Amino acid sequence: MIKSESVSLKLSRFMHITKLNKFLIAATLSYITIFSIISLNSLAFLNLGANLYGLATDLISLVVIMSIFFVVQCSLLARKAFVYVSIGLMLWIVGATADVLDEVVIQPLWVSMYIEDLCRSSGMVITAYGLFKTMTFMQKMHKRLAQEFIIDDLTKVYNRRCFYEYVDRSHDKQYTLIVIDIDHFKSINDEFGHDMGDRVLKVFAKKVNALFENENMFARIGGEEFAGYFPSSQFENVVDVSEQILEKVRTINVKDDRFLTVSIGIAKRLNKHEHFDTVMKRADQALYLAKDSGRNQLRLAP
Ligand SMILES: Nc1nc2c(ncn2[C@@H]2O[C@H](COP(=O)(O)OP(=O)(O)OP(=O)(O)O)[C@@H](O)[C@H]2O)c(=O)[nH]1
Repeated sequence: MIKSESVSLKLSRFMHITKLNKFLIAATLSYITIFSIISLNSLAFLNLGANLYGLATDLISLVVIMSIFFVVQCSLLARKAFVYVSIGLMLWIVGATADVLDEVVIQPLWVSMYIEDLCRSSGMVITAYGLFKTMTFMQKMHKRLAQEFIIDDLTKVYNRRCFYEYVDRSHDKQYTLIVIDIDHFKSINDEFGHDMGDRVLKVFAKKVNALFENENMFARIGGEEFAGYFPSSQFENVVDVSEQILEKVRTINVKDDRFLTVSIGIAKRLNKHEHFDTVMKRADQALYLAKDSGRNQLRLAP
């Protein structure tokens, strides 16, 4: 398959494109050749010396449009955009070919009206519409990729990358981090299957995410590990929210009266020099304390 990350006029690209693209390029070149031969053989010649300037500029236009057409055939465009741009450029090339030849031979009026003017103008409009479609498609793709870059695929909450960047860029000197880990999640997978495990993760993330508001942030940072960020203005709130998380999670029924529980570690940044990784490590240590103390509880890092 042809690489789409660069735009190039290299003729070697022709070897790697689809049959349809090859056919369209060949058909367009054949049209230019056949139309030129017929015109040059059947129509009366003009004084070439007087039209040299017009011939040169029209030829340059034709070569430029043909090159753009070649690049389009070698690129991966969205289907609709490709169809409109290809048809538009082909019509434009038909008009531009007649434009070149009317500097060399005396064309009948219908050729200059229908082939030259009409094809060129409609070709320009259709190409412009195709470009508009291309831009719309690119904007949609950009939005989708930007979302995928920061959102976790399964749970639809923020992902690890987004969380780390958000906290690392925080100007808050004394934020608090919490790390939440689902208890005995492996046994949920083992007893009820991986799909059930996924469903539990989704329900859990949705319920807990609803408890995070304003500048607080909730994210999935690992398989069954989640984290929360609270700015210093929310510090009073952290233990409260963490207790609400414990409560809410206990209402999630995995199956057959088996309810979910989590353990939570909480760490407040000690001073503005403490690095994010260190705060995270302390929250992790508090989490292990909660696990060691029997799970289904929270622990504060010293
Ligand atoms: N269904 C599902 N399982 C996952 C996913 N990511 C990780 N896991 C599983 O999560 C389990 C985590 O297991 P452990 O790290 O042993 O932890 P645990 O069983 O929760 O035990 P404790 O944390 O000690 O309470 C592993 O079995 C992983 O396969 C996921 O996206 N979907």
